[in-house]
Amino acid sequence: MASTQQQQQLSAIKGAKVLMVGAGGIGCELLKTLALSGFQDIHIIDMDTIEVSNLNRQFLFRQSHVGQSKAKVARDAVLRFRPQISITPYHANVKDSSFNVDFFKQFNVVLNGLDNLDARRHVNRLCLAADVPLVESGTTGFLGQVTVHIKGKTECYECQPKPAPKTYPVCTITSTPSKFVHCIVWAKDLLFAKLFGDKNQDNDLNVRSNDTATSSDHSEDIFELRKDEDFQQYANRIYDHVFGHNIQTALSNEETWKNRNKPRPIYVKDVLPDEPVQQNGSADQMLVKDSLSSLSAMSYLGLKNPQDIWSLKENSRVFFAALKLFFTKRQKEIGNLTFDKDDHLAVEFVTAAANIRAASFNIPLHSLFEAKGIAGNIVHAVATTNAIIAGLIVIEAIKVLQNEAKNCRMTYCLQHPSRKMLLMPVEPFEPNKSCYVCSETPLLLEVNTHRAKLRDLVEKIVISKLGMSLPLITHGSSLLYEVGDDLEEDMVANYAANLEKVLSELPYAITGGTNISVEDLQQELVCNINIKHREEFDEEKEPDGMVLHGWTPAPASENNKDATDNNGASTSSTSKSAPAVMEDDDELSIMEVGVETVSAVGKKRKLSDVPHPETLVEDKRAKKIPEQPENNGDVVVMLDDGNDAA
Ligand SMILES: Nc1ncnc2c1ncn2[C@@H]1O[C@H](COP(=O)(O)OP(=O)(O)OP(=O)(O)O)[C@@H](O)[C@H]1O
Ligand SMILES: [Zn+2]
Repeated sequence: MASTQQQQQLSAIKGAKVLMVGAGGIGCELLKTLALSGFQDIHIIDMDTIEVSNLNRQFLFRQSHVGQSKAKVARDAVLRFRPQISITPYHANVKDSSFNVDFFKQFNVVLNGLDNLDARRHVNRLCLAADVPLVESGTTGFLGQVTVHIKGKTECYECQPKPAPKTYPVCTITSTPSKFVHCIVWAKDLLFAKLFGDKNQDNDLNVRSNDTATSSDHSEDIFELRKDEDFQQYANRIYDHVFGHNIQTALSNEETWKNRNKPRPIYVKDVLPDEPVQQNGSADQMLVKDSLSSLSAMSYLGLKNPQDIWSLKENSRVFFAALKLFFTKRQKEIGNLTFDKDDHLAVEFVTAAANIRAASFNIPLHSLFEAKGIAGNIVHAVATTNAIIAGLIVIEAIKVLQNEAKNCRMTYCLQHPSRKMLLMPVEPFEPNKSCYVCSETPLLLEVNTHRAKLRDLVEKIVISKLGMSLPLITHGSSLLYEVGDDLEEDMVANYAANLEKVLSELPYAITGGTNISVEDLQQELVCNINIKHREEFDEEKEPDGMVLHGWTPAPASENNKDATDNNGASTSSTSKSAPAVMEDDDELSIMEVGVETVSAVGKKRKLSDVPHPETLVEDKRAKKIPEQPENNGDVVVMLDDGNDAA
C-alpha cells in the first residue's frame, strides 16, 4: 500500500493545474513526463509550428505533422497514451494580451520550456504578478539547468542579470575581422541585410565601407540594380565592390595595418577569370525540386556534402548562384528578408560571402555545416539532456505543489562529471533586494536629456533593456507615453508627437534629477527611473547614447552563452569548451536530487560562491562550483564507466 507521503504527493499531482510554456525540445519531454507522472490538467502554450529539423528530438512529432501547431500535435500525441487526462493547447505567443495576470492566476505552477530570454522574462513577470511559482529550464547541448522561482522566497528569474548575446565592436566586423565568426556576422548582418533586407535600415556597410568613393553622387545606392546593367554585371559589381574595392580602400589606411596582417582584395576576374559564371544556367535549371524552399545554389553546382570546405572558386560560384536565385526566384521577398538559419539559400549565400571575406583576411575557411552553426548560434541539441531536464522540472514542480519550497533545488546538468556527479543541486537563493523586477529598487539612467528623444528612451531602454511590451511612461502625475488598443485618437497623436521630442522639451520635461515611472500594464511591472543628465557618450562602448544602471548584463564570454537561451541552440563553440572544473573520472554518478539529498547540498551559500546557471558554462566561474561532500551515501543512482555521459 502506498505510504501517506506517496498519497499526499499523488493527490498534489492530481489536483494540480499546470501551465507549460514551450512545446519544443524540453516541452515534448516535459509533457510526456507530466502525463506519465499522473498530472491531469495541463495547459500548453507554444507559438510555433513543427519543422522537419525538430523531428530528431521532439519525439511527439512525426513527418506528417510538419507545418502543424506544436501545442496541438503534442496534446494529441500524449492523449493517445493517456486519453483520460485534460490537455489544453494554445497555438499562440505567451506575450499575447489574453495571457494576462488573471490567466496565470488559475495555475498552481508554471513550467517553462522556452528558448529565448524575452519570453522567459515575460513569463517571470506574470508569475510574480500572479504569485504563481515558476520552474524555469534550459539546455545547451550537454549542459542544462532547472531553477525554481517562488515570489518572496527565492530569487526571481531576473534577480541576476543574464549574459547579453555576444556582440562585436562594429569596426572589427566592418574593417578588421580576425576570426571566422566576424566574417559570418559581416555576411549576415551587413551584406545579406543590405542586399535582401529593409533598405531603410541603418547598416554599417553604408557608413564604413567607403561607398562614396565609387559613387560621386552619395544618393546612389551601390547595392541597387542600375537601369543600364543586367544581372551578371550587377553581381560582378557587388562582388568587386565588397571583396575588392572596399578592401583596397581600407588598405590605404596604413595605421590600421601596422600591427595586423594586411588583407588582400579579391576581384572576380582573379578568381573566375574565364568564367561568365552567371551564364552557367538559367535560374530555372537551378531549381532542384519544384519548390522555392528547396532552392539551392550548391546542389545546382554539384556541391553535395555540406561538411566539405569549398575553395575560394567554389565559394565565389555559390555566391553568384545564390544571388541569382534570390533575384530571380525570390524577388518578392527582397526588401523584407532577415537572415534565418532555416532558410537554406540564405545559409548558402552567407557561407560563401563569409568564406570569400575570410580568404581575403587570411582566416581559415569553413564548411556550410560549420558556417550554419555559427550563423544560427547553434549547438546541436542533445535529446538526453532535454529528457533529464524535463524529469528535474517535474521533480521540482511536485515539491512546489506540496508546499515544500525549502526543499526545492536549482539543478545544473554538467557535461562531464564533477566529483562524480553529473547533476549538481544547489539551494535556491533569496530574492535579490535590488532586483528591479521583484523588488521596487529604482534604476538610474544616464542620458543627454537635450539630445535623446522619447523614442530613444522607449526603444533602447523600455523595450529593449527592460523587456516591456505595453509600456506606460509617467512623470509625476502626467502621462508622457502609452500603448494600447483602446486609446483615443487625440491621445495617440499626442504620444506620437512626444516620441519625436527630446526629453528636455517634453510637455513635462525630463531633465537631470527627474524621476519617471515606467509601467507595463500586461506584466503589471512598475519601474522607477532616476534620470541623470550626461553630455557625452562613447560611441563604441555606449552605442545607445545612454546607460542604464541597476540593470547590468553580465558579459558573455566569446565562446559561451547563456545555457538557458535555447533548448539546444547556442553559440557554436560552446559545446567545445568544457568547464574547467569538470574532472574526468572513472565512475560516473548521477546525483539524485529528490528531497532525501537535501543535506548533501549543505548550508545556504553566498551568491558569489555558486555558479549562476547562465554562467555555468564559463570556465572562470565554473571553478567556483561548491564543494560537494566526498562521500554521500544516498546519492548514487547510476554507475557508468565512461566520460561519455549522455
Ligand atoms: N513567446 C513565445 N510564446 C510561445 N512559445 C514560444 C515563445 N518563444 C518560444 N516559444 C517556443 O518555445 C519552444 C522552444 O523549443 P526549442 O528550444 O526546442 O526550439 P525549436 O524552435 O523547437 O528548435 P530549434 O530552434 O532548435 O530549431 C519552441 O517550440 C517555441 O515555439
Ligand atoms: Zn528578482
